[in-house]
Amino acid sequence: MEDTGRHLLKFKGYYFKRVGLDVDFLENLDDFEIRDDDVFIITYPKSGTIWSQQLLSLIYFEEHGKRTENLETVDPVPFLDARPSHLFSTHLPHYLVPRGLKNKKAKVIYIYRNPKDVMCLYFHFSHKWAENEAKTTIEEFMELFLEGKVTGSLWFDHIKSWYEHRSHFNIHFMMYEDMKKDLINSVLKVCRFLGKELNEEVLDAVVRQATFQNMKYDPLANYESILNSQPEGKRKEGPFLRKGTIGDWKNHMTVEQNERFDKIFQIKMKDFPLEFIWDINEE
Ligand SMILES: Nc1ncnc2c1ncn2[C@@H]1O[C@H](COP(=O)(O)O)[C@@H](OP(=O)(O)O)[C@H]1O
Ligand SMILES: CCc1ccc(OS(=O)(=O)O)cc1
Repeated sequence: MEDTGRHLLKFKGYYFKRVGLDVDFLENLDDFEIRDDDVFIITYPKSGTIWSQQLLSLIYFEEHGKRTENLETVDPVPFLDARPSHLFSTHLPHYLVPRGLKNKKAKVIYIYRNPKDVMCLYFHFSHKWAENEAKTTIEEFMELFLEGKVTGSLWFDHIKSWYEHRSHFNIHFMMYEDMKKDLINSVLKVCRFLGKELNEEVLDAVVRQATFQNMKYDPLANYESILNSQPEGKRKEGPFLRKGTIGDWKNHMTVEQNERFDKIFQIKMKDFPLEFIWDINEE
């Protein structure tokens, strides 16, 4: 366990956020019992975690849509910790997840998003939540991001190693931008993967309740209580869900930063077969 400053801890080569980290739990994670009906959402931070948690909750629990209980969106699909249910989400790299996931019966859904948007919204989030490494400028944050000195470590390693080890898992890859462009189709694909059949009415309700407009104004989908509980002065105003668009990086990165990013991307992602959507107008 390497101490890497105020907000991060490095464990087995991977950066975790320090706050709330249970090192004993991590030490024993490999043995965590996996059941056949378990479903894991895997994301690199800022790639659509809360959105997929919302979708999974709506697909599995009708009550979540009705909001008869005052549950936060993350509650039915909690970050991997204890076992309250069979749905989990985590940012872990493939080599740290419980080995039972390799039984290929439990299901893994990997959500990814173009890394320029990930980087820019990570920068914004770092100012919204005080437990992050925050930097004043995108330029400075880009250094951290490209060195992988953030929770989640290096984006390139995360997606590449999950993809390269896909044959070890029962895994479905889903792109944030595809969800944005055609949510119904993405939900249908996920349901097929999960072996869930939703009738038309339920499908419509799931999609309606997972839209950005619906979630943005829902305090329970915005970590409002956590964000509001931060000490005065630490909090940048605004909901957790910010813009939810594709290509916002163009409003943040300079031409030089973009060129530098592209060069690194081309080297790191050479021969990587998954495509990315960088702009809302791309097909
Ligand atoms: N229903 C939805 N539709 C589109 N984007 C959504 C969404 N729910 C969450 N997101 C976006 O996912 C990002 C957060 O990712 P994560 O949950 O992995 O931290 C935020 O991006 P923005 O900052 O671009 O708004 C948030 O708006
Ligand atoms: C504000 C609460 C919150 C939500 C998600 C977090 O994790 S991560 O940035 O996705 O790693 C941290 C804090």
